[in-house]
Amino acid sequence: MDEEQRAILLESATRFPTPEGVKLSYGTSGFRADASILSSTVFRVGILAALRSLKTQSVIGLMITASHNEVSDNGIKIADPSGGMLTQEWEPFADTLANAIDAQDLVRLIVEFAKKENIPFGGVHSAQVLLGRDTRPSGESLMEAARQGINSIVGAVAIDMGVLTTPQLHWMVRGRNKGMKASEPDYYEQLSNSFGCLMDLIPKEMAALAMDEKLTVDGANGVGGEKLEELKKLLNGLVIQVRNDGKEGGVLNEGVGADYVQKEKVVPCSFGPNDVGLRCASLDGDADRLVYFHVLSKSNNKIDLVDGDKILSLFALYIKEQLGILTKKEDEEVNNDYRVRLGVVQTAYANGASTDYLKHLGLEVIFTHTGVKYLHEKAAEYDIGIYFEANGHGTILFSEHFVCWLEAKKNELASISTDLEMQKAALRLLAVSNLINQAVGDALSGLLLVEAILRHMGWSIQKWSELYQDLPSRQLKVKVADRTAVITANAETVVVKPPGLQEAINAETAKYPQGRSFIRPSGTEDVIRVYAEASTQESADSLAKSVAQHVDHFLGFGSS
Ligand SMILES: CC(=O)N[C@H]1[C@@H](OP(=O)(O)O)O[C@H](CO)[C@@H](O)[C@@H]1O
Ligand SMILES: [Mg+2]
Repeated sequence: MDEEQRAILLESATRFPTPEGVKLSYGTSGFRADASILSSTVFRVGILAALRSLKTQSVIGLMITASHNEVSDNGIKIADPSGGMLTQEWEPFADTLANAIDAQDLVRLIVEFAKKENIPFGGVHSAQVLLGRDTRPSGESLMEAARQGINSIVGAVAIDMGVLTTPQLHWMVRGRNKGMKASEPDYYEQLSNSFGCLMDLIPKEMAALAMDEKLTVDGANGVGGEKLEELKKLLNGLVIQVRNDGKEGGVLNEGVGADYVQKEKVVPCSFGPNDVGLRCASLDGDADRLVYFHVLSKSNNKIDLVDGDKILSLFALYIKEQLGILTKKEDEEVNNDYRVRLGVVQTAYANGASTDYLKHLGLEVIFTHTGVKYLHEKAAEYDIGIYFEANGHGTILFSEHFVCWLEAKKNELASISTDLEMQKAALRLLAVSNLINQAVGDALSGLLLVEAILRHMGWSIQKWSELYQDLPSRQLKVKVADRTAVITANAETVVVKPPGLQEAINAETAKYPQGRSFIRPSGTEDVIRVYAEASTQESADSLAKSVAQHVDHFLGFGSS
């Protein structure tokens, strides 16, 4: 690093001192904390993003959001050149940078890291970082901190894309690196066009059914609502009403949004008894999660939740059906020697009934650690990899090889085969690969795919919900002295440390029919999460409670 670069870094870093006594870590989904203590972290992540761009010689993304957290929080995460999450190899360095004690320490760490990673300084190569933020009031000043971080690396350019959903930013990073058109209008155009394709390919008998065209969406008082207002103008055959769009004074994520709806299983604000029977969906604060629901009765606020597991099941069913048509053996004219690898990825939080359902469909179901970075990585190993967390974050990945095969197949079918059904199946799968965000889980593209598939199947939300019945479940959080004391194995389903705790969980679980319970330290909050499932809600509640008591006994503040 030359003297000029060093001087710029030292000078700018001095403007962003770290707050006293704060230690942050790049968790399941970047850094998150109360917004008031984040500017130095965001500034430093700006530097890191510029370094990542120099290293990869590609466009990198930086998103300022704290997703479903309360409005006073904020956060920051990096999108890698593929549009996916920052490579896990760089996470420890992100932690080290964020926690450097002062400007000198910071510069020393950067020099060390750049040497190890062979990162060229001095403006020989240029770096480009796309910046996006959600609607949080703290976003604007944090954006400025990120910009200053990026600009303190010579040759790095920050491009402010303004207010975006998280998946829009990831989509843009992926698109730019592939040399595609990747502006916000391009995003809306691609989604609405591929949705239009799928709608045009709906079987005639289904298209003739009188289906409810209206979808009512809870925008979590965040960015998703306003972006959906844009998108819906371009859609035919679907009428979207957005509530909780943040314009009527509602607070971001307060009593609204996908996280609230999924965890509490009650209607969000501004939904109620008059909505019985309506098909409703809920986005989270940065629109990368999606759940559906319908209001059950006029007399209370309970809902029937259609969560990420059921969205996954709907997608899996549809994809499997289309693949079945496309690769059926009867058509002699068409060469069918390619075995398409379809994989479904879940975490331990997936409802057991969903896993049973998917396995009964004959699908390969794989489990990974919690956090989309793990699910995404696994799904990318397949020709088509479908992943979802129960909370509604997920997407469908199509390998490049498979998309090429599909294109070729479509052309082959158009020229030699008279089988219209096979042609349509190829066209549908191609449309899905264009509709569903290939970079990261995206509530807006997921919502359009759900809508198209429901129409294809001729299903109401009630019919969809009846695919299988969720096992009753309960999630609890336990505050402990040190959550890192818990070490797990087998995709987080077994506690290895502290010794004895897993045996205690096993003994509790054995008391309940269809009982299942596990614990793990959260990567986004300072808690241990407890999950329990059993044949009745009372049993699930009671199992969760007794496991939480064991956690408290082994790890609580009294135990250290
Ligand atoms: C049980 C649960 O919902 N955990 C969430 C939550 O992670 P934790 O590590 O459990 O705090 O936030 C992550 C980021 O949004 C999300 O990927 C994950 O699924
Ligand atoms: Mg989110």
